[in-house]
Amino acid sequence: MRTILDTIIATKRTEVAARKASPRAWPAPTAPRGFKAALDARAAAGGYGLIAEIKKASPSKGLIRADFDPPAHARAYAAGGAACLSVLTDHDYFQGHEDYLIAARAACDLPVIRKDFLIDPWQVEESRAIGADAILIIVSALDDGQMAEIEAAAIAQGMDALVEVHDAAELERALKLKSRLIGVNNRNLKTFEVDVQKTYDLVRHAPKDCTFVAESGLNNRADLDAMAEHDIRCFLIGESLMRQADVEAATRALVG
Ligand SMILES: O=C(O)c1ccccc1NCC(=O)[C@H](O)[C@H](O)COP(=O)(O)O
Repeated sequence: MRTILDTIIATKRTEVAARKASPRAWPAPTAPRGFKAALDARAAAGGYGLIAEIKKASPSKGLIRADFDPPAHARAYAAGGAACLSVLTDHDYFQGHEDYLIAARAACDLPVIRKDFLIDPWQVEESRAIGADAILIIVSALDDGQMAEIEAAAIAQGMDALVEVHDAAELERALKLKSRLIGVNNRNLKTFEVDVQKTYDLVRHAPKDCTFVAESGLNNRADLDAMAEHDIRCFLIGESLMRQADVEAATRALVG
């Protein structure tokens, strides 16, 4: 059965072919900001490493934020205590855009991950060109060879790679890569089902030298405190923050 992830990846292939055929010129980015280092520093200091996501809409929820303002959200996240930003750049399914990442990164000093569906190392170069400090490798969307190529391109650009898994088999494949930044997406990208138990199940299998990020379905400080009891101190949160009227106060309530 064809899943939403299959559909997104098929669309992405067409999109990437068109973009490669007529690439856009971007303003020169500043040097990469250390994405994993920013998370590790917060965790080492006994705090929480929050990757705060700038997310206008999603396939599962439709429009999330009508008064969408990437630079304002970036400033609010930084002032509230986020360690890093995540910016959705996929046009067709998330109403994202590369310009949102450029504007968000220019508005603060935080490292930024480009949240998109990478299927081709060319997209890593494009990600750096728009200023991204890190890229996402979705294990369920790629074979081992594709993952290694995309990771090598990120390393060549001086970027970090967040390697995203959803089950033990994917974690095993992720650990063949060099990156020691592993995200457990509690959302099944094929069904949209969210289960935070995924993080608890998989953290037990992760080597101690990994920075482990719990992603999706996290709503409040109690959710993060419960994870911290299992030594999980880094989080990627989008929807629950983007739905708040006062994004800065909501961020501070999570990690302040
Ligand atoms: O969010 C979705 O509906 C979605 C659907 C298909 C593929 C990916 C999707 N989301 C990407 C993400 O992983 C989340 O944006 C991120 O982890 C934040 O999740 P949340 O805090 O639940 O918004």
